[in-house]
Amino acid sequence: MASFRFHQWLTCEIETEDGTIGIGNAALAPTLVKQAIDEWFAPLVVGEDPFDYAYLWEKMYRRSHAWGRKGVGMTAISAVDIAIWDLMGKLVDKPVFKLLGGRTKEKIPVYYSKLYAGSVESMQAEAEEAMQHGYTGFKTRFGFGPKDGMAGMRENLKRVEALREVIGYDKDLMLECYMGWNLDYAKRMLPKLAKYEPRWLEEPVIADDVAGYAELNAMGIVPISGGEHEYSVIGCAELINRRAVSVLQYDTNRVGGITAAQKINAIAEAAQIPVIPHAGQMHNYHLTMANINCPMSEYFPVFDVEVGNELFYYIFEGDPEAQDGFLQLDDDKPGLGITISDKHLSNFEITE
Ligand SMILES: O=C(O)C(=O)C[C@@H](O)CO
Ligand SMILES: [Mg+2]
Repeated sequence: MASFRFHQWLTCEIETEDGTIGIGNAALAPTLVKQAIDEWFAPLVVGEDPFDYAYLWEKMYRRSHAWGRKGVGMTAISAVDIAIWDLMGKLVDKPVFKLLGGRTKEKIPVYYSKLYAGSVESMQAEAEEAMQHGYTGFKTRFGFGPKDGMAGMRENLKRVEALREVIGYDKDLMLECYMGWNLDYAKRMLPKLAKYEPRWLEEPVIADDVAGYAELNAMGIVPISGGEHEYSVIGCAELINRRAVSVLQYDTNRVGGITAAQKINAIAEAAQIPVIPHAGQMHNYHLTMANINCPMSEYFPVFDVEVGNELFYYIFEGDPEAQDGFLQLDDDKPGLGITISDKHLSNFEITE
């Protein structure tokens, strides 16, 4: 996998005759997704009733099925569907989570998600700093994989051990591979990682290797998580039914929007597989709030733009900041509760 960067974002607006505007978004391949929406999906939904959202989802899904079931097509459907749900919330003056299942948590527990691979000292310092903010879960990224051989394995293990030295063993430590390993390497690493009691090992293999996921998860050494690069209800149902993951992590702005995510939540709950959506962003927080089977949220701390996960904070206003390891949603903010910010517009090259 090349280096990980998200430095573009798509926003999608749907306006009703009375001037109410619903806002959707997508982070994957924004320029391609924009073209798909402008040329293919917008004409399918303009003039329709947003409250017919299940029909509209199926219409977009079936009219693009030949090319859009995964990747750019489903990401475009996700952005449009999120805008529809934001719109519906605004039209009935309710937050989206109140349309899904309501408040299942007094506040949402979050895990700190950054700790990109760097020097042992820098990662320990970052973890120390994060600890001061009350987080009880921490996700780190591996920096070494199959091409780095045994020496790379040692470097990976050294950093996991160093983080455990800082956070101890009473807090969750999640390990992120971002599809950078393969089945052979992951099978060799799992027994070496076990003693550090990871909460999960994330995306150890490429998204298409569902058999590999299932084999690693069946080893029962470390819970395997994934799903942020899976698309549609049926795509996620396969991960669930094949027990390919112990934690499902779809991203609502990829998997098919809120309409698809809520159906997936029901299937995951029936299988008793927890759902912890990828990305600390509003479209995911509402699903976590509304579902008992979503125990916590990922949280990208607010930082200067580096990798791009944090870009959301510079595009939108309204995303809650974590306090002492929790975040809160507002019962009185209709829709998703975010607006497009004009604070940083000059830093962006806008394509309408
Ligand atoms: O946050 C995650 O789970 C991601 O996969 C995105 C990126 O941070 C790479 O780790
Ligand atoms: Mg991930």
